Amino acid sequence: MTQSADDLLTRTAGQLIVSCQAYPGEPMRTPDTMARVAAAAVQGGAAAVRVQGLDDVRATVATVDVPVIGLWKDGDTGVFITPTLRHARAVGEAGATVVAVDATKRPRADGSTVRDLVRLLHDECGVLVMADCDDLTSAVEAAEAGADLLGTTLAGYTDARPATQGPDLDLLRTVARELPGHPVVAEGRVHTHEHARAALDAGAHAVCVGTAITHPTSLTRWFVEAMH
Ligand SMILES: CC(=O)N[C@H](C=O)[C@@H](O)[C@H](O)[C@H](O)COP(=O)(O)O
Repeated sequence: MTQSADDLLTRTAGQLIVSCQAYPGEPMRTPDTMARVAAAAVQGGAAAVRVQGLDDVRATVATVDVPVIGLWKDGDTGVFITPTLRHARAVGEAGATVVAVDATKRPRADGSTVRDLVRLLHDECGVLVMADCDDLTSAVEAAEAGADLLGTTLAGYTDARPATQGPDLDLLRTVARELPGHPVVAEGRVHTHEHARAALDAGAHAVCVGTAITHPTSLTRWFVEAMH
């Protein structure tokens, strides 16, 4: 789905985005399964979905009628969310409406910058960009580069900030205050209804929930641990 930034922002303002991801070796890690999970989330009211991997992006785009935020995780250390221009182009070509990229200031394997990624995705692929940030500095850089959505996705997953219990509300508040006009999605550790509400109150444009909706292994483990 090709979409203007204005359309995307109108559709997602104050809404829930659901991240549908299964990890290597997990039973639900098939594109068809993730597309069905995404469709179930849309039935429940998700305004957009976020999916990982080229096959999952293709399968989900063919299944749901809401914007698909696509990413390609390559590895699990350092910069691994859509880490290079090659990865970004491939996610765009797979049909994502928005491509999510690591927007931290850590060096990328191909030497590209967030500005290079945004330019490629906007000018060559004609898709929108979500910048997965880890602190205010990376959010400022991504906003200046022209990212359409900022996300707190990587806050607590790099050296920039400690991991909070629940979403990083301080970072959300700071980004919303310092970068008015640059919508920021609360993503990462939104585990309860209260977290989602607090994120909106802190200035989030939208809230993205993954694990607490779409990852049954973690949900089961949370119950099991609470019982022991
Ligand atoms: C740090 C990282 O790799 N985050 C990933 C980004 O796509 C996903 O593994 C998360 O599930 C997603 O951000 C949603 O967050 P949560 O599952 O906490 O609701």
